Amino acid sequence: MMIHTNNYILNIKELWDDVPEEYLSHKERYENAIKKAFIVLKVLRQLHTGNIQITDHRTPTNVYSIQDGIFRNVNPLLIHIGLFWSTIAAQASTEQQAEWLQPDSSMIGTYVQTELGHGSFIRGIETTATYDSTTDEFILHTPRLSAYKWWPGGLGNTANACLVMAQLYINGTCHGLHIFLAQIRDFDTHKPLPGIKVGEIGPKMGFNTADNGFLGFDNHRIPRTNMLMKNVQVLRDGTYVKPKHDKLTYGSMLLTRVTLISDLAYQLSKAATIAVRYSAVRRQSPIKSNEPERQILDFVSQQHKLFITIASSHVYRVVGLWMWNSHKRVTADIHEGNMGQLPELHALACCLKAISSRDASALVEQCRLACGGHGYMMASNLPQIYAYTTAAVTYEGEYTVLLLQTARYLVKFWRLAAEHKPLPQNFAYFEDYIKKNFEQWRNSPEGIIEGFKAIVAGKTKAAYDTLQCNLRNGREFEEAWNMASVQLTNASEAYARSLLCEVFWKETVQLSTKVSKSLAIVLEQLAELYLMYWALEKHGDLLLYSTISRNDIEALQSRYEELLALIRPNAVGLVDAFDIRDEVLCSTLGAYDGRVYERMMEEASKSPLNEDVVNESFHKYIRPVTMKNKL
Ligand SMILES: CCCCCCCCCC/C=C\CCC/C=C/C(=O)SCCNC(=O)CCNC(=O)[C@H](O)C(C)(C)COP(=O)(O)OP(=O)(O)OC[C@H]1O[C@@H](n2cnc3c(N)ncnc32)[C@H](O)[C@@H]1OP(=O)(O)O
Ligand SMILES: Cc1cc2nc3c(=O)[nH]c(=O)nc-3n(C[C@H](O)[C@H](O)[C@H](O)COP(=O)(O)OP(=O)(O)OC[C@H]3O[C@@H](n4cnc5c(N)ncnc54)[C@H](O)[C@@H]3O)c2cc1C
Repeated sequence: MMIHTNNYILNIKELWDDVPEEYLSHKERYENAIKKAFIVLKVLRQLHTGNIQITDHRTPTNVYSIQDGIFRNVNPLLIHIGLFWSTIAAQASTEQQAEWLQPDSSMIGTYVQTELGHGSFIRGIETTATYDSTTDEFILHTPRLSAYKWWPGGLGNTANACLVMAQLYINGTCHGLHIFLAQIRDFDTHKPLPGIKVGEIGPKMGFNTADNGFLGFDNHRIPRTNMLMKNVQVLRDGTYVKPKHDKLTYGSMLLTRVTLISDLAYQLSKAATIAVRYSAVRRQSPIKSNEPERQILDFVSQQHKLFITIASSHVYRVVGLWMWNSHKRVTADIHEGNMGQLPELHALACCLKAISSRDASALVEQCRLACGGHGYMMASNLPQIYAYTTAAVTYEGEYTVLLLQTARYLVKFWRLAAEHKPLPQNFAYFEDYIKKNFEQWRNSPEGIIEGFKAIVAGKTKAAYDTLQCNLRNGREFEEAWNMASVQLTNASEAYARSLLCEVFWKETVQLSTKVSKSLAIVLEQLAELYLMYWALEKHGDLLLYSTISRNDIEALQSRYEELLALIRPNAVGLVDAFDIRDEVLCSTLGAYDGRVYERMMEEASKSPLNEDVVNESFHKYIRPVTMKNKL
């Protein structure tokens, strides 16, 4: 059968709710979501096997983005599709993949790493996998309460299998963290297998359809061949064959951090679409007292809140793709046995994941606030987008912890620079900074990029000097590092911002040569706006570390305000160009037709509190108090 994926999925009635999901109980929400998740999975399987074929492009992306509308929250199979399959594909041997990656597999899986006691510091994970050479099995065990797995999406009720991160023990020697495939529920009855204690962790700020779960093992046995063995092996006699790089086991986190950047770009484009369209419909107060009320989008302060969101969505789209391509390149190298580029990719993924999630959640919240009171309605969909986005600051590597990973990388290069050793080209500016080869400030995108590099150098130097000072004062390295950690994270954040500015500007300039002149102008305005916005936000740092002057900052401010005015006529067009369907946006404020007030009233009429003219609570609780003395 030939289908157009959008139309096909939009026409599956069971996927679309009559009652908004906010009115459902925790349990009903999950049951509703799981019903839809399996309809979507069936479509994905049919696409995979070729039973249905598509007439439109970008199918997985289409299905992925339509999901936002279908679930309004999260697909409970997100981790099954996004992490379970991809980890097997990346880390299982060819034979294991042939056995486990069947499109009609009975396995519904999840990725089980975090424990009650340990999330960030994964070396502290306490679940053990002990090899028993007499039976050729691993024994999975949860030694104490803090070792219970806690958080994995889909673990609570949906999954019947999982990839478990556990400490591998062979003959009493611990070989560190490894990944094991474990069945946890019977495929037919779905009852937990003997030795498995599994359940759901309860309501959260968002992600409430994802049945995040807990899991404990009581000496649960799995075959030896269930350890993921592409990069590392345990042989029948218990011989341990080391991986080529001991962090290959962490590969799924690296990949998810990379894909998240693009996902966050998409969340930003949804928030921007809602807030900009609403701001074009909403009128509030005249600008001059004798004029009619103006669209709130005409207030320059409103443009300041919203246009940076549009620009940031483009930034993360561009940088997400750039990182995706880097990941592909580095993975191909690793395949050939060359691990040389892995540390750089890890350092970039850490700081970009941290900053993209932090920016995205701050900007989504800014969009919500920019919609005034109506942005606080669930029907605006902005609270849900915020709850979804802010979770990304924590999961898949907590913000500060990831920035500190990138700081390790920066400090290594600063040390080389300080010792006058050769540096790679992309860190040559460290040497310039040490030699005080400062460029004369230029009020241009290129000048701002240079200025941001000076901030990275200056902040890395400050952190490094503090670290050295702590060491000289007799602190051990880890303690000295901890004492310098505020400055280290600042350096890392600055590094991420300089990368974002440089990659976005360069890619935009390149893209501009391939599109129409009028489009190129708008794209460059957006890119310039992004750079100016952050130069102004960070003008204190620029004053500290670059050659910028007060006059330059005033000139930047004027240019920034000019850009807001230039972008204003295209603002609605720019968000329309994100091309997000109403069914996906799920927002009374952001629909394409601009019927904001009508839609708000239609949505309010769905409230169960409006079902009866007089709610029975009146008779039960209100009347006995208010009418008591009047009878
Ligand atoms: C159609 C489908 C489309 C799908 C689209 C998908 C969109 C995505 C949407 C997803 C939405 C929701 C998903 C939610 C799912 C959430 C899942 C999770 O949260 S899973 C759990 C994640 N947990 C973490 O991220 C834990 C964070 N902690 C760590 O990563 C580590 O502990 C770390 C890095 C902080 C430190 O590790 P460790 O202590 O073991 O390291 P050491 O100190 O010993 O050594 C550090 C050394 O190793 C290098 N290193 C660390 N990690 C890596 C890596 N991954 N790769 C390469 N190198 C690594 C590090 O640089 C150090 O090197 P050195 O030279 O010594 O400096
Ligand atoms: C919605 C959601 C979905 C999730 N899904 C999954 C999943 O599918 N599978 C899974 O395995 N896990 C999952 N997780 C767990 C997630 O990966 C962890 O919560 C995350 O890695 C952070 O770890 P933590 O909770 O232990 O925080 P902690 O590490 O305890 O952090 C608490 C605070 O301590 C600080 N801190 C910790 N260590 C350091 C340090 N070394 N230096 C400085 N500061 C530090 C942090 O900055 C933070 O401020 C999910 C979490 C959420 C919220």
